Amino acid sequence: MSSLAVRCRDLVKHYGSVTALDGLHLDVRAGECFGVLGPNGAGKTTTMEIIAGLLEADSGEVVVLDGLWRKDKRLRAEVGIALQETHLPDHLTVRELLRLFRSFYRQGPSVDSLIELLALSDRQDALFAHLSGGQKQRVAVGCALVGDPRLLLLDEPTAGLDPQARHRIWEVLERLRAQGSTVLLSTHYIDEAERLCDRVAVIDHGRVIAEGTPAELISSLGGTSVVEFAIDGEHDFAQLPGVHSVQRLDDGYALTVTEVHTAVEALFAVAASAGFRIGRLVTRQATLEDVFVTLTGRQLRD
Ligand SMILES: Nc1ncnc2c1ncn2[C@@H]1O[C@H](COP(=O)(O)OP(=O)(O)OP(=O)(O)O)[C@@H](O)[C@H]1O
Repeated sequence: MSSLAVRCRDLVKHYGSVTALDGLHLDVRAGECFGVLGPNGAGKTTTMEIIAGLLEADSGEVVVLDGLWRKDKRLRAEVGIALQETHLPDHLTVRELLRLFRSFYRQGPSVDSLIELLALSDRQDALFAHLSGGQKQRVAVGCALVGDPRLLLLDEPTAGLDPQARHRIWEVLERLRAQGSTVLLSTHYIDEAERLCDRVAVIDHGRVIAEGTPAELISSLGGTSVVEFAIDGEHDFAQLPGVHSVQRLDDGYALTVTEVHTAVEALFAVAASAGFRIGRLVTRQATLEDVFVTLTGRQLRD
């Protein structure tokens, strides 16, 4: 097997007049957790469904685990898939569901070990209908793992979940990552991509606009800190020492800077000489959100 688990080239997909994918390239290496990060409508689900073999691209090439979907049906047993919404029989318990799905495969983890991995021991005898959204999503991930897949595809695995439920899913994914599993997940959560993914492709309007490790993407901003402040009116802050980029906010600006103290000192000096007042001021670490805003001029999350 090559070191690539997924290779997509020039994927194009239209839905009527809507261009969902516009020449998308993606390389997922074996053993990594790769994130497709983008805002609503960027083309994440379309990408995942094409890679999962559930949807056909208008043009372009997809190679999964060295095979071509249409030519090698055996590949389907080697890929575990959990899409955004999983409809499972409501009247089966967690254990029964996992046992049923596990019975479709010759090899794979035991139901007990899956229940343990998913941290569902105390809910194993509960009906699927009686689970919380986060517990249902963990069962869906478990059903994707029953055949011990060489590639796990997860489309927005924590969309719509509360923070605690998201963290439970993250714990499962961190354990899979530690085992060296190959995971491709889509998300519109910055913190999810930063925390879980070895590498990330930032997509917008059906194209990859940046790719790299979260640290590489953030350092591509030039500075790794952000100074945000409120002021009245417009001013030019691009020339302040150590400022790499300037974002306009509703009530002020966000400056990406190398050294917070140098930038803040210079900012107050400019304010004093130009006679404007600085309101709310916060400093923070730069995130993938800043990368997205710098590249597109828009927020990742509307
Ligand atoms: N079945 C469909 N028919 C028509 N348009 C579609 C269909 N599925 C997706 N689209 C459109 O294609 C574009 C990409 O959609 P897609 O669902 O792939 O994006 P996404 O990044 O997964 O968004 P979200 O985060 O909201 O799920 C969007 O403009 C969407 O409205």
